[in-house]
Amino acid sequence: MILFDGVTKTYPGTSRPALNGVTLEVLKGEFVFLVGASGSGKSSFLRLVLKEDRPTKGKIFVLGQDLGAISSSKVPYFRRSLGVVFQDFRLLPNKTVFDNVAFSLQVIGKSKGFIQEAVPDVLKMVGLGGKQNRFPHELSGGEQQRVAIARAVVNKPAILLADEPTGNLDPATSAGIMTLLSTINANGTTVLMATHDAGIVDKMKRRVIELIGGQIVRDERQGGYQTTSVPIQRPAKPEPSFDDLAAAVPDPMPEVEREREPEPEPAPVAEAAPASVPVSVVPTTTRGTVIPEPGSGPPPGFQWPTAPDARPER
Ligand SMILES: Nc1ncnc2c1ncn2[C@@H]1O[C@H](COP(=O)(O)OP(=O)(O)OP(=O)(O)O)[C@@H](O)[C@H]1O
Repeated sequence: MILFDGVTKTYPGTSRPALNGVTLEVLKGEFVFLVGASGSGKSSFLRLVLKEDRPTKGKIFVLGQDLGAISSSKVPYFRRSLGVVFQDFRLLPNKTVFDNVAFSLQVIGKSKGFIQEAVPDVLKMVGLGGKQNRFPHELSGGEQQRVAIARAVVNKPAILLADEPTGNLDPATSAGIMTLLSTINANGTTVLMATHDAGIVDKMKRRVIELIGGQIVRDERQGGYQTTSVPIQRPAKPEPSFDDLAAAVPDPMPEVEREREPEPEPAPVAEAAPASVPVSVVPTTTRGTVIPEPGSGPPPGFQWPTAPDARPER
């Protein structure tokens, strides 16, 4: 459905790429969260899917089409298969709710009859059945986002791209928007959503792709928001159980001798996981502690922490 093959995007006048060697595939019907700190490349990724920008290196395929092979005159037609929602709604302030949604059908040449049927249907679906004659300023933020979603999906796109769609909304309103996006996804639309909202990501338990500095550092099924990148570099020290402690000291020693025990060698700090590490196979706890898969051995770059003095000094 969406395929990035070794994609790098470096903006003119910048030396550091916004996206760096990104390879990934999003399958039909998936709901994918794109997470990462500000500037990590999420919006750049979405812009590339939309063909608003072109990659500096690598290839992008969307709905089976090589975006590099689509001429500029065919781009509007290509975008009919995509819906887009933004944090700031981007409604036309002088048009009613109905007209905002209808406009997106008018520009692609849909008939009046089609519009008269489709718009009320989609407004009902997003929960705005009775508000089609209101103007955007007469709506709450959550309602404005529902209009924006209605506009994005009225033409039944195969893919919905959402760039921080809950960024301006309170938690309860955000939850309503996420329910709506889940319904749209359940009806067959693939959803790709960039977000900073940890609560939503943790609750939804969908695929999570995490970017750091333009590179994918995590691709996890049913993931949480919590980053694994720091634990991969410096895993948290597991809490020893009473039995572990007892087993580590088979013969109780006198207090004096125990104090003279040599300090264990400090463990070398593991390198950051290279971009090619299939971090999707590194499961994490909700606190981000990396746990190797049972029987699979530790992932590349993983170091079991051994030295108490590997902890940061206070
Ligand atoms: N048009 C542009 N020209 C130059 N640099 C850009 C441009 N757009 C983005 N960048 C740079 O590319 C990097 C990635 O930006 P991007 O907007 O993709 O990040 P993001 O993860 O979406 O951030 P946020 O969460 O704040 O929206 C940043 O360093 C940013 O400054």
